[in-house]
Amino acid sequence: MSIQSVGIVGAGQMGNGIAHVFALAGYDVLLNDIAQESLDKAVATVTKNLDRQVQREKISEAGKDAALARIKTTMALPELGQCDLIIEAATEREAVKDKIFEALLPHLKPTTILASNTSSISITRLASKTDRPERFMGVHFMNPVPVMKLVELIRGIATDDETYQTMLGVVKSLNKTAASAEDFPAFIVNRILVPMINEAVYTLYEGVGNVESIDMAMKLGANHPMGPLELGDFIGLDTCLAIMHVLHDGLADTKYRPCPLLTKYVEAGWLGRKSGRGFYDYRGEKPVPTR
Ligand SMILES: CC(=O)CC(=O)SCCNC(=O)CCNC(=O)[C@H](O)C(C)(C)COP(=O)(O)OP(=O)(O)OC[C@H]1O[C@@H](n2cnc3c(N)ncnc32)[C@H](O)[C@@H]1OP(=O)(O)O
Ligand SMILES: NC(=O)C1=CN([C@@H]2O[C@H](COP(=O)(O)OP(=O)(O)OC[C@H]3O[C@@H](n4cnc5c(N)ncnc54)[C@H](OP(=O)(O)O)[C@@H]3O)[C@@H](O)[C@H]2O)C=CC1
Repeated sequence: MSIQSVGIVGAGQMGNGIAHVFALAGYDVLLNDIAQESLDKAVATVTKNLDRQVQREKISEAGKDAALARIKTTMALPELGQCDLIIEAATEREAVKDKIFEALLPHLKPTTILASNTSSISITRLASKTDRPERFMGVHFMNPVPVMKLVELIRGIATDDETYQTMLGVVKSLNKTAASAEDFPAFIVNRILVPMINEAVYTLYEGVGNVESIDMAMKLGANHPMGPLELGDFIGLDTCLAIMHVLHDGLADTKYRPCPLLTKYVEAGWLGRKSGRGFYDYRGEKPVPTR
C-alpha cells in the first residue's frame, strides 16, 4: 500500500522528531496534540533542528523550507482520519492511547494503517480494541529521532504481512534501519536499556555512587555517549518508570521492580529535561546534579 500522508498524535519530544523525519522524506504530515502550546513548541523545535542540519550541511535551506511547509498542525483529532498512516506518540499510558484510538476509529479510511510509538505496551492488546488489528503495528522510533538510525517494528498477533511490508518500506524511505521485535513487554531496546537505567538509579539510591560518578563511570568506563541517569532524564523519568511497570507487570519477575527513588522523582514532577529537573537541574546555565 502506498503511504503519502501521515497523521501524528502527540507533539512531545517523539512526536516532533517523527514529524521532522517524515516531512524531510517528502510525506505530508498532520500533527495533533491536546494543547496548542505543545503544537507551537513542536514546530519551533523542528525548525531549530532543521536549522542545525542546514548549518551542518546535511540538508539545503530549500529542503528545510519544503519540509516545514509539509507539516500542518491541528487540535482536532478527526482531521487525521484521511491520512494513510497514523502514528500515535502520546504519553506512555495505555488508557490515553486507548482513548485516542477509540476517538479516531469513526473517522478513518478503511485502508488507514494505525501505529503506536509505544516504548513498552502490548501491541496486540492496543490493536485488539480497534476495528483493524490486522492493520495495526508498533513502530518504535528512538530519541532523538532525527539522529537515531533504528526503528523497531513490532507485529501484534493479528498484524498482516501487507502492513508489515508497507511499514518496512516506510522505514527505509526515512533512511532508517528496521529491527523486528516480537510483541513482549518493552520489545528489544527497552527490555535491555531501561532496566540498566533503573539499576543506575538503584546504584544511586544505595549510595554506591553519586549522580556524577555513576554517569562518568558509564561514559568513560563503557563508552556510552550519555551516562544512564543523564539518559533517563533525556528519555523522561515518567516514561522510564512507565516502562519498568510494564516489564514488572507483564513479565511478573521481581528483577524488574522500579527503584523507589525513580518513583519519588516522578512523584515530585522531576521528569528530567522536559520538566527542567530530574537527576540534573537544567534550569541554570549548565546541568547541576540533584544528588
Ligand atoms: C525510551 C525509548 O523508547 C527508546 C529510546 O529512544 S532510548 C534512547 C536512545 N537514545 C540514546 O541512547 C541517545 C544517546 N545519546 C547520544 O547518542 C548522543 O548523546 C546524542 C546523539 C543525543 C547527542 O550527541 P552529542 O555528540 O552529545 O551532541 P552533538 O554533537 O550536539 O550531536 C551529534 C549529532 O547529532 C545531531 N543532533 C543532536 N540532536 C539532534 C536533534 N534533536 N535533531 C537533529 N539533529 C540532532 C547534531 O547536529 C550532530 O550532528 P553531526 O554528527 O552531523 O554533527
Ligand atoms: N522519550 C523517549 O525517549 C521515547 C518515548 N517513546 C514513546 O513515545 C511516546 C511519547 O513520548 P514522549 O514524546 O517522550 O512524551 P512527551 O511527554 O514528550 O509527549 C507526549 C505528548 O502527548 C501529548 N498528549 C497526551 N495525551 C494526548 C492526547 N489524548 N491526544 C494528543 N496528544 C496527547 C502530551 O500533551 P500534554 O503535555 O499536554 O499532556 C505531550 O505533548 C510514549 O509512548 C513513549 O513511551 C518512544 C521512544 C523514545
